Amino acid sequence: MIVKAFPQDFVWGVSTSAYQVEGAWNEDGKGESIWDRFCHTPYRIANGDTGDIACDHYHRMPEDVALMKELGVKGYRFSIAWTRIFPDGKGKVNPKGLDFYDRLVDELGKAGILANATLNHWDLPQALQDLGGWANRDTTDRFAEYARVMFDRLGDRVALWATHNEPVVVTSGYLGGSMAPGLADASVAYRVAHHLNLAHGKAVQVFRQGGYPGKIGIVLDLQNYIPESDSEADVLATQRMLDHSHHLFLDPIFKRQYPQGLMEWLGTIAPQPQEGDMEIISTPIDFLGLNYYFTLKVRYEPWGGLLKAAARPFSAPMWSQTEMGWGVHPEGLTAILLKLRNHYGNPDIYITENGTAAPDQPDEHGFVQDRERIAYLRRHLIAAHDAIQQGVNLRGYFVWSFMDNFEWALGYRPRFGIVRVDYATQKRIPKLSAYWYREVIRQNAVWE
Ligand SMILES: OC[C@@H]1[C@@H](O)[C@H](O)[C@@H](O)c2nc(CNc3ccccc3)cn21
Repeated sequence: MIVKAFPQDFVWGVSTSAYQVEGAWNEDGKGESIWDRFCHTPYRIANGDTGDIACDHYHRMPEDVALMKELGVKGYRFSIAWTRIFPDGKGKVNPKGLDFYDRLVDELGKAGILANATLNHWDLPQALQDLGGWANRDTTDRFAEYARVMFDRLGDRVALWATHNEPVVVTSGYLGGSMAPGLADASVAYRVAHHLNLAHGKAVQVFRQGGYPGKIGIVLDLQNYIPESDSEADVLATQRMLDHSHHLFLDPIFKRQYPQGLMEWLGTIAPQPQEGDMEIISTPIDFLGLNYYFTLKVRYEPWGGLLKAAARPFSAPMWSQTEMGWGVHPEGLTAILLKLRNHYGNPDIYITENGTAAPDQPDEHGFVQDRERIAYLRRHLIAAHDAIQQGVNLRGYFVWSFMDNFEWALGYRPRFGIVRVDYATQKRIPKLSAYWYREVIRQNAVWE
């Protein structure tokens, strides 16, 4: 057996997001978010599921933190619901909303668990969407105001701040219609991307000017894309997919410019930075959050939408697809980590999401022997370890997810947790993977 030991201060964590776990969608003064609106719109979500109750984490947070402590977890990545703080997206702050996150970071501090807070995990206030949402440049200032309030209130106890989770998905919410706000308007999608970048930069500048402790970064959706063939058409299509999903955000932040090829491809709907925008966007950050799940094979496809590209899941030999229909390709994680080392200044990186939905057949006690999930996590940790051995500054790993939760347009069917949630009773039942992860944390190592 080969033991792969991680660096001494490596952060072993778990991840969730507000809309997917909190519930209490309209409690204690919380305002409506675009995901509340989207879920309350017929036919948008599988089975008519909503995040109205979710895992009831808003009321069960102390027990959930206690369970994290019992499992030996060292870090908790959560997101803050903007509409608990600014019910209308701006104006009056809601004290009860602030109080909840105050209690959360205090519970984490008592448990010796590092707080990793994301400001925007897709749940924009509906009141701001009614004014154009991320297509409206003013929203970047509303975001900076919200960030300042959170830094002031929690900044003394939050170790890691992320401005956005996967801004490309917000852009997709304006392209494909399957994510809130459920539009299909390419003419605004890339203005949205630019404003997300600008909002990120403005929040980082607020953080720097305020001299807060802790570190700030952004979490990006960096799946691995490889061409279906070495034909020029497939290679160029893959480049367009990478420009759209990686470089639309990586390049402004780390290189102060948009990917030229994508700008030319998009033409009049490409981002239109104003004077000074790129300097704001590229304000240096302390770390990059990487969400990695799968690899896709890309080919040129004339009918492949705006990018004329189509992608299909790729699985490494001996692996099948997951419950999400995603391929399993741990080597793709190593490839992404090395790309960041080689082309983006080898920043400090946290893997902020990695995990899998699995069949999860509970026994009569609700216990799940999720060996597929253990195999997936173990192989991706080995892939991450390989990258560290090659000089990547990987500082931590957060499993998606701590517990089963609301999986956006798919509702509650897919289960990603290392802890099972019995939604009928809200009981939490650690799966076999939770005990396996506890051992990994204890050993600070995985074994091949
Ligand atoms: O789908 C699992 C998780 C999801 O629950 C998280 O909220 C989100 O941050 C997340 N991102 C990915 C990877 N990117 C992705 C985005 C949209 C659709 C499919 C994959 C997976 N996940």
